[in-house]
Amino acid sequence: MMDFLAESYLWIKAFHVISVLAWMAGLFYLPRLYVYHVEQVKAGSETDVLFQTMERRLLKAIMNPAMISTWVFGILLVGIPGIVDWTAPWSWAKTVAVICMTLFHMWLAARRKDFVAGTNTVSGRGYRMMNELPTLLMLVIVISVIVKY
Ligand code: HEM
Repeated sequence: MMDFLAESYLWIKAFHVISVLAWMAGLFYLPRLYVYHVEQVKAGSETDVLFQTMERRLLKAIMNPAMISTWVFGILLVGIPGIVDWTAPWSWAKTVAVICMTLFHMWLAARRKDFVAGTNTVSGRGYRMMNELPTLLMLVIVISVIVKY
């Protein structure tokens, strides 16, 4: 099993990065949709229903599967001997940032349910600010895995 994983290292890494791209696209776009949803859309209108549909499909059809496959391929990479040096700070920086990214995903999923229930309390400005978080986390993660300080 270990031999198979080690031989497939580059393939696993390729699918890890492909999954990351799909996940990140959603993490950048969903809070943008929320900004327009809060600022431009009247609750109960046809546009409200349209936004809810776009948000549900983005989360369920793209972001959830992409997050799961990022984790699955990432954990497979961690399982290959010699790939992650747990004595180096970069591996811990990436781990913490990836956990924060996952919590951010869950926070967005919970806010989607608020829109469906008509109980959203976060302002457009709040969503704009939260929109910066995945960018900051991405900087930490990519610099960690590439520079490996
Ligand atoms: C979700 C949990 C994740 C785990 C367990 C994980 C784990 C890993 C591991 C072990 C590697 C191999 C490092 C190496 O080959 O030296 C890797 C590569 C990589 N990861 Fe992740 N990762 C995760 C999420 C992410 C996220 C969210 C991003 C980007 C925002 C990301 C970006 C990358 C990149 C760009 C590489 C390739 C680095 C290179 O080839 O030099 N990963 N990941």
